[in-house]
Amino acid sequence: MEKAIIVSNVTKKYKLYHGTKERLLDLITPKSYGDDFYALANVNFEAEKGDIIGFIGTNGSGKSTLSNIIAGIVPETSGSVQVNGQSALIAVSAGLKNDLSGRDNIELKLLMLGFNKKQIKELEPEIIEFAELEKFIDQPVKSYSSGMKSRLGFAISVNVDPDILIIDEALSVGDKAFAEKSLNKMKEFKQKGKTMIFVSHSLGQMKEFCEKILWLEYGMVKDFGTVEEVIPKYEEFLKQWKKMSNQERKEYREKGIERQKEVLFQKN
Ligand SMILES: Nc1ncnc2c1ncn2[C@@H]1O[C@H](COP(=O)(O)OP(=O)(O)OP(=O)(O)O)[C@@H](O)[C@H]1O
Repeated sequence: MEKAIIVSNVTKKYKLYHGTKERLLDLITPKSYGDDFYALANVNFEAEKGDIIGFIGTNGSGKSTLSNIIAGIVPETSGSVQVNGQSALIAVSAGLKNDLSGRDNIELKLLMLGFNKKQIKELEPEIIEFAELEKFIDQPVKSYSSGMKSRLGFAISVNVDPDILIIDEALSVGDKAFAEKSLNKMKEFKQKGKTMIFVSHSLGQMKEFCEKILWLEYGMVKDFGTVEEVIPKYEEFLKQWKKMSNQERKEYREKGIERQKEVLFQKN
């Protein structure tokens, strides 16, 4: 099988500062200020060409960070990501420039993807039509609702016909009719054998659409397998999590962070 994505030992570290002073001191002095925070810790995972993989996990588990790294929007701190093909990320407002109009954003994104002027002029009407932005297309994106931004992002990304499509919560905003139209477009991509990554909190959408699931927890891979294998385990976990008291949740979190430290320590 041909590999579409190979993520090897990927770690993403953010610095958390207590205020601007600490941030500045960290920049201008040799001493290190602020706390290290690991959004991803030594993540390994591979997607075959044509795989449709859902990323699941509770809030802050690292789903968006990983999808942004695969899409090339955010750099990894260490490890490597190999992507065979052109990827496009659809997230609410991902990569959109707020001060530019919808039309200028389309042109900019296409230019950055290497399309020429003629190709851009050809694609533009299709994108505008798909986005259903009509008279708003020449207004600055900062005046758009989150649904409008998401529609624009989705319309650009699906119309550039990427080899790898990464969809981050794009279907959770906007109206039902648009979500349905988008899902149909994704099914079309599925039939064409494209590789897709789907980030969503909706397990219903995951079950309907994905074949494999990557479950992230505290920035680590908790499980990776077929939908049938992983979703029931995750549903069971959510049931337990809901039953936990605040103290139990705190202990669970502390154990998770402890595990994360072990994983990072093993690596280094
Ligand atoms: N730029 C940043 N600076 C500092 N911390 C960040 C940054 N971006 C993300 N994080 C942190 O990294 C962790 C993982 O975030 P991420 O958005 O990847 O999670 P997620 O699983 O997509 O969450 P959600 O389901 O809530 O969207 C979170 O704790 C988040 O606060």
